[in-house]
Amino acid sequence: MSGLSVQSLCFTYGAKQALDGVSFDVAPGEFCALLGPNGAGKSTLMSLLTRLFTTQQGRIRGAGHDLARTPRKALAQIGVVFQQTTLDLDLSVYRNLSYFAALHGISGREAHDRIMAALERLDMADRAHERARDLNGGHRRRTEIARCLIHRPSVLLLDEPTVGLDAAARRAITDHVHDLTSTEGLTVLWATHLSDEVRDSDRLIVLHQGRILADGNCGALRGPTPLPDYFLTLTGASA
Ligand SMILES: Nc1ncnc2c1ncn2[C@@H]1O[C@H](COP(=O)(O)OP(=O)(O)OP(=O)(O)O)[C@@H](O)[C@H]1O
Repeated sequence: MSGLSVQSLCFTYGAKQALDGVSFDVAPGEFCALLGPNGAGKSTLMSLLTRLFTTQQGRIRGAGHDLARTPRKALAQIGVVFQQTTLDLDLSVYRNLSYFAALHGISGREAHDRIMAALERLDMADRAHERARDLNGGHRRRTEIARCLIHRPSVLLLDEPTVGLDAAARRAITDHVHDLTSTEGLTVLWATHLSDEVRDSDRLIVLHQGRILADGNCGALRGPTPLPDYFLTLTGASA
């Protein structure tokens, strides 16, 4: 299938088991929130999905391509926003995106058109020539999301993309990314430890201590229980 497919993924750091038999599929156009407390294994999973780490056990397919067997094809279909910002703060928004476009072999008019379309998509076109250092945290994040659209991936991976942002910026970014699933059909895996970023209509996967504790429609899973309470009860944490 296209979208994202993870089968029986296990990963250890020495004796520490960070992921223990993780399996799930995200359908094309689906927004899937991967909700887990600190240490759940979210970043480890993201590192495997982006091939920063090599899979020890299990299988990953991105847009139908096996990440271990055909990594270039799989990675060409994947856009990533890492937890830590990876913008060059001394370059303008536009230059950050054009550098990324060049890395993907996209140049000239084609690069310009894609950059402006991506910036417009994130309501960032009027800031194209501002220096990244001069942007607030929310606008830096939007720039990174625009950048990961340049090579036209079908799957977006976002690892706690709202860390350190205020409530309004977090809302703007979650709205933008939800919009990308409904209007562009992008498949999204959104890792977070913040339950208020998850909507009832989202697919929800709860990860804890390297294992999936729940997987399904968020509203159906939580029922009448507020999501923070459902999440805390499931993970055995105290408020
Ligand atoms: N390099 C490492 N060496 C040893 N253990 C590690 C290493 N990196 C992560 N771990 C452990 O693996 C487990 C999963 O960590 P991971 O960073 O993937 O969780 P996370 O859900 O992303 O947490 P956070 O929300 O704090 O970023 C944790 O118990 C963590 O302590």
